[in-house]
Amino acid sequence: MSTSAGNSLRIALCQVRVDPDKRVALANAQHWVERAVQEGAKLVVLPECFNCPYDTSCFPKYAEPLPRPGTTAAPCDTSVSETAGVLQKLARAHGIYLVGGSVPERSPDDQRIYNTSLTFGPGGELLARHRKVHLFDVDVPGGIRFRESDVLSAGDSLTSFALRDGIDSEPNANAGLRVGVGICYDIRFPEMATAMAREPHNAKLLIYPGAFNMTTGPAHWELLIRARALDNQVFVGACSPARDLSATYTAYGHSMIASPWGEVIARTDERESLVVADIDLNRLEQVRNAIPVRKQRRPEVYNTAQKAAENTAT
Ligand SMILES: NC(=O)CC(=O)C(=O)O
Repeated sequence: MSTSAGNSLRIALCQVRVDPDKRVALANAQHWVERAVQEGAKLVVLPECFNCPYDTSCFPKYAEPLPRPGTTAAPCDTSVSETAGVLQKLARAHGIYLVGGSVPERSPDDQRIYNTSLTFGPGGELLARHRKVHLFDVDVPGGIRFRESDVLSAGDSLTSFALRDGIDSEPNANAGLRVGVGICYDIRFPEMATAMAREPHNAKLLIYPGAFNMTTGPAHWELLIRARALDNQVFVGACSPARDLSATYTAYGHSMIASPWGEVIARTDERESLVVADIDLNRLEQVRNAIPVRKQRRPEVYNTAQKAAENTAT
């Protein structure tokens, strides 16, 4: 099965159940990544907090020191980070790009805890590390109250990586395709997605491991995914854990992939499952040519500080 042929790339979101036993959760993630590989996926995604319950009381207990990009052409030290070792082995064994959801990270530098996503490439190289930039601190009356900042620190940079040539020794038609990574609440910040979709990142696919809940999921999950895809004319894939009614935080599920036209091209329900789609970059170019908003922007009008100064002067 040709899966990175022409201008198309097969991606899979693994909507896995998160077991409170980290070893079981890792083994389950492995099982679903292998199923995605059997479906021909070249870029595979896990959800937010796939090795740990999404619960602030668990983050310090589950946190691991994680490697930094540029430091792990060599095998990850599994005695330091079991999770990084599992992700790296999977990416290398199957020659895939693996966006390893997110996991609690304890920084060896300052002992702070972050909500962090690691991406490994087909050779097992660590391509990217994204620390959740916007922490999920909300209080919706009658709905959900959550304060990540009670235990987590926020990241302070954007993250993207580029696909390389030579997956499975086939020439990779998508070499150079840039993929931006955000985590869950990050999707609510349109400026962040737009920054990833513009130079110098120029990402054409945005991936969000995420875990919306039973209040915000039905209200906003699909809307945000489609909006970020449409307003930036990019593909967006958002990968949730499967719903688990016995967990302290109930994830909404409904992982999905939206196209640059703003339509959902693949989705699932709340159960443990895979979402697979072929990302067609010709389609992206068609949409951008048909409705060229990226070229028609008028930032000089939107610059409110400058405008206010001009209006005050006249
Ligand atoms: N869990 C999150 O980070 C975000 C979320 O659930 C929401 O924005 O809603």
